[in-house]
Amino acid sequence: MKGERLSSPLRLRRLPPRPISAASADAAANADADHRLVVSGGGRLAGHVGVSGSKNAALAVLAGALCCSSGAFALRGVPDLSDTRTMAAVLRSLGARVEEHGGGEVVVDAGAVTSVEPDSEAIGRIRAGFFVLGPLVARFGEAEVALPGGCRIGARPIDLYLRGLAALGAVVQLRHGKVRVEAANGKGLVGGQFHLDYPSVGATETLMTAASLADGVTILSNVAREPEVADLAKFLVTCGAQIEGAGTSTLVINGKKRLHGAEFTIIPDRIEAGTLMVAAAITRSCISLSPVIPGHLTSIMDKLSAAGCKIIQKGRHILEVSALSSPNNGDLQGFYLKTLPYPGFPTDLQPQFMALLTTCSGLSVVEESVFENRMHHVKELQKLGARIRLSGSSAFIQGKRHRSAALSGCPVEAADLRGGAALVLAGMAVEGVTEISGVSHIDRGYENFEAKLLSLGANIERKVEHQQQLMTGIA
Ligand SMILES: CC(=O)N[C@H]1[C@@H](OP(=O)(O)OP(=O)(O)OC[C@H]2O[C@@H](n3ccc(=O)[nH]c3=O)[C@H](O)[C@@H]2O)O[C@H](CO)[C@@H](O)[C@@H]1O
Ligand SMILES: C=C(OP(=O)(O)O)C(=O)O
Repeated sequence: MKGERLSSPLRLRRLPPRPISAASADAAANADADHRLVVSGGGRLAGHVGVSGSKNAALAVLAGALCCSSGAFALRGVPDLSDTRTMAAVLRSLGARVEEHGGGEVVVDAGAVTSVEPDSEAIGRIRAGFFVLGPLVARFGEAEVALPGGCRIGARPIDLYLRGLAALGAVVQLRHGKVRVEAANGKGLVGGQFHLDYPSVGATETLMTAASLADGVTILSNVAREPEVADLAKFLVTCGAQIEGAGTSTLVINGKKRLHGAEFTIIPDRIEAGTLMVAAAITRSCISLSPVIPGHLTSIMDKLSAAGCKIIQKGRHILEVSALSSPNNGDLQGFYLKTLPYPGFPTDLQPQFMALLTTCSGLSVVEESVFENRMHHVKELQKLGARIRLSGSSAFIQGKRHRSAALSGCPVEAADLRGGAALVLAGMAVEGVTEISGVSHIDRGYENFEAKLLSLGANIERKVEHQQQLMTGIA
């Protein structure tokens, strides 16, 4: 086998998975607890807020770190989220060393990997766990990975991952709910060509890492152009990979025999930044935020500006968002929004923008084109008094004036991560108290969410029911 050998007899796909770490056990316990966010709406926000490192870039880089067979290295800007802790558990279950040093620094040593079969329970909790398939099969010539979890926002198939790996010389089998992939030549993956029918983020990331260790040149076309994909490419190049075309729709990858680890800083989270920008808009406030990469936020700034918000770049990585007064008859105007792959409007901000549109004047239309079932928040926004008509993947929103008496707080339930964030934002805009359950979804992707909103002046508390305890800010 050309692929790196796991030290015999520890070809661990036959060994039981390693136990999940204490940290991830805590995270699991946390997820089981009944956390609620209690938001008292109607107030304004002010001040400056910090943006964490990108969840989706961090998850892809943590998976990509499995390509690196030499020594320990530090990743910076890794947000402390239940998803990143779960990904750390996935890596540990393979034998990698992962140390969370605080302040966003995570030290990874994937040199000691002893298994090609990650813990299935951890894989099933997040979408990005499946991304380890690429590095594992490329490095060891085989891998067996359970089907992934993540937000329930559509069927989320994995056909592109599997067809792409087959184009690199892998044989793929699906059995007992797991995907087993082996290099057909019994050695390792070989360079090849693959056209993605749809520019899938995860499939692009998985195939890019696999191709980085394949024998020869790989050309991937119609790939995802998301900044998180480009960040993963930047990380792999720092580790010795040869990748051209990151950020464009074609990647040309010249595979290397080995990659070495390297220090790397994750980009700021454009989805968290967008969520905080909506927080300013929906409460008709003025806030600033940093660090951001303004170029990643173009479609978001365009929509907020069209609504009547004023956005000023105050420094290279600082934005100020103001909705204190609007040129459009004094209030924000509704608009048409369609989610698309980058550089189009991100699906991960669709629910938050829908919450905003319920407070804007006029009729707005939101078309979700990326995922076929990402409208769970509509029913909950309707409970708050929003007038939304759903037709397939399109929502027609009859806007209301901000602080209209018709929008009022009540208990609502988050069914997924961004839908949950949308309910928090809506709760900040409506009169009265909104109690949001299903908070474990929000904790998957927002670092210190309520602490950040509190620091801006929001009235928000975390209630942990079964501990009979009311906590404010971060738990
Ligand atoms: C961990 C992570 O990075 N998650 C992000 C990633 O998810 P994820 O990588 O899962 O999203 P994809 O880009 O793959 O999905 C987009 C569309 O492609 C389809 N598809 C995907 C793969 C496949 O093999 N076949 C197929 O048909 C999906 O069903 C979906 O309709 O990108 C999404 C789109 O920006 C974001 O919402 C998620 O936050
Ligand atoms: C859909 C999301 O995440 P995941 O792909 O991890 O489910 C998200 O971040 O909004």
